[in-house]
Amino acid sequence: MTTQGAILALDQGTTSTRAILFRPPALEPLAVAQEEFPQHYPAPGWVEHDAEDLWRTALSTLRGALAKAGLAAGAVAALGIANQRETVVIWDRATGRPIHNAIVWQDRRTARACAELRRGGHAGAVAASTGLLIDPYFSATKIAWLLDHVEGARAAAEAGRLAFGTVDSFLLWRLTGGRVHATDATNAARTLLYDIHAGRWDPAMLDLFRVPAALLPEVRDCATEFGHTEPGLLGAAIPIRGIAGDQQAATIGQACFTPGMVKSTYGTGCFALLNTGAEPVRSGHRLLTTIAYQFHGRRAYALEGAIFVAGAAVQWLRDGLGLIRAAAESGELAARSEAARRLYMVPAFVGLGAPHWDAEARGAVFGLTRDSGPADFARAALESIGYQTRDLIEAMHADWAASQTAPGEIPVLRVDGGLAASDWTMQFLADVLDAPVDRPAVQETTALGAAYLAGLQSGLCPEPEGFAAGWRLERRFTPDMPARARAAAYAGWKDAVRRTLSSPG
Ligand SMILES: Nc1ncnc2c1ncn2[C@@H]1O[C@H](COP(=O)(O)OP(=O)(O)O)[C@@H](O)[C@H]1O
Ligand SMILES: O=P(O)(O)OC[C@H](O)CO
Repeated sequence: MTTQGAILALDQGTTSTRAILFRPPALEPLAVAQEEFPQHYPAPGWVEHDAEDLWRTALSTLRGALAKAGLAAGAVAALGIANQRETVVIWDRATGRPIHNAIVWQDRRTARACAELRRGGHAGAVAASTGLLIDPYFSATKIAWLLDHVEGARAAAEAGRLAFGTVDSFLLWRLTGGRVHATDATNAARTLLYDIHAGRWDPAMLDLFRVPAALLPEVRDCATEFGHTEPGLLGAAIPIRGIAGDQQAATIGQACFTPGMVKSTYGTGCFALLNTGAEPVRSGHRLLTTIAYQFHGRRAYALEGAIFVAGAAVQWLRDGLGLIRAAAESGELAARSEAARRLYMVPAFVGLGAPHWDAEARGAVFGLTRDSGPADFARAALESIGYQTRDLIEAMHADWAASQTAPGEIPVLRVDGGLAASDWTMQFLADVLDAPVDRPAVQETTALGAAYLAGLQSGLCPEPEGFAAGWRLERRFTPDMPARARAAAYAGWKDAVRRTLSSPG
C-alpha cells in the first residue's frame, strides 16, 4: 500500500450531484462540491432527468472539488463513481447524444406493462434469475418504453447503433470520450436483465422484456480498471477505478462487509441493505435479492428493502403544507407534539414499496381531531420513517432467520443520508426498532464507498477488513421507550397501513 494521491468520488444522486475529494488511506474528506439539477414531471407519475444535466453537473462538481482543494488533476490517483440506480439513459453511439430524457427510477409509466407481465405468470422466473420483482422501478420496462416510443429507436438498437446504460455507464462513456461502454455488477443487478447467480446478462430476460443485447454494456467488478478520463475534461487523465450503485456504495462506505450487517440510507427515499454474504437469500417477504458488491469476480449478496418516501415526507411538510421553512426544523416541531395527540401518516405518495409493493395505494393521515396541529403532522411524518424501517427490518429478520446461512440476529442499524442528521428521527427509529442506531463520523457514506473502491483498486486503501476497522462512530442512539408504548405505537401503524393499501387484507 502506497500513501500518496487524493481520491475523487462522484455521487450522482436523484436530486443533486456531488463530488468529494478524499485523502487516503483513511479517506478523510478534503473538499466537496454539490449541484442540484431540474426534475421533469411530464405527466402524472412520470419522472425524467435531462441526461445532459447529469453530465454537466458531474463535470462541474468534479472540477469544483478540485478547485476548492487547490489540487491539480495530476495529484488525483483515481476516480470512483456512485450513482442513482435503475434510471435509464439510451444514447447514440456515434454522437454520444441521448435519444430522450433519462427515465428516472421513480417513474411509474410502465405500471400497466408490469401488471401484464405479472399476470402472464413471469414473476417466478424473473425473481429466480434477477432477484427482483416485476415493477416499474427497475430499468427493463423503461428501456422497452423508450425503444417503442422514440421513433426509429428499436431498429437502431437492433442494428447496434444505440447504447443503454444506467447513469454510471453513461457518465463513464462521456468521461472516457466514448471509449468505454461498461457498468459494474451492482448496477447491472438493478436492470431486471442480469442473472445475479451466473453473473451475466440473461437471454431469457432480454427476450421477455424485448431488449436487444446490442444495447448492453460490459459488466465488471466494482473495483477494477474502467478506463481514463479524457485529459481535456479535468486537466489530466484520471484512472476510473470504482463503480457501484449508490445504495451499494453506501453499504461499502458503512463497511458492512460482514454477513448480518445492515445499513439504512435516508435521502428522498430510504434503502436498507443487509449483507447476506456469498449466498443469495430469497425473500419470503417481497424484499429484493441483489448484489452488494463484487471484488475479484466474487459476489457478496444483499437483501434490500426500498421505501420510496422518507425525506420526501419532510419536503412535503416544507413545500406542500408550508409547516416548516427548512427540513432541519422538522424535529423541533415534532418534539412539540403531545404524546396523546399521535397521528399516523402513511406517506404512500407514489404507492408503497417494500414489503407491500402496492403501486396504487395513496397517502393517508389517520387519527385527526379538532386539536390536531402542525406539530402532530411533523411528528407523524418523521415517525412514518421509523415505522417503515421497522417493517423492512422485521421482514429482513424473518428472511435471514429462515436462511441456512444466517449466523444470528441483526445487531445494530448503521444510518446515513441527509435525514440521518435529524436526531429526533434517529431516536424514534431506535425506540421503535428496539435496537441501537449508529451514525458514522463520515455521513457522506455513498461518496466514501465510491472513493474506497477506487482507493482499493489503486492500492491506496486497505482490504475490506482494514477499512472496516477504521469505521468511526459519531453518535449511537439507544432505545428508550417502554415496551408497551412501542407495541401500541407500532400496532397503530400496522392498522393505518392496512387501511391505506389499495386492496386491504
Ligand atoms: N435535519 C433534517 N431533518 C429532517 N430531514 C432532513 C434534515 N436534513 C435533510 N433532511 C431531508 O433529507 C433529504 C436529503 O437527503 P439527501 O441524502 O441529500 O437526499 P438525496 O440523495 O435523495 O437527494 C431531504 O428530503 C431533506 O428533506
Ligand atoms: O439518489 P438517491 O440517493 O435518492 O438513491 C436512489 C436509489 O439508487 C434508487 O434505487
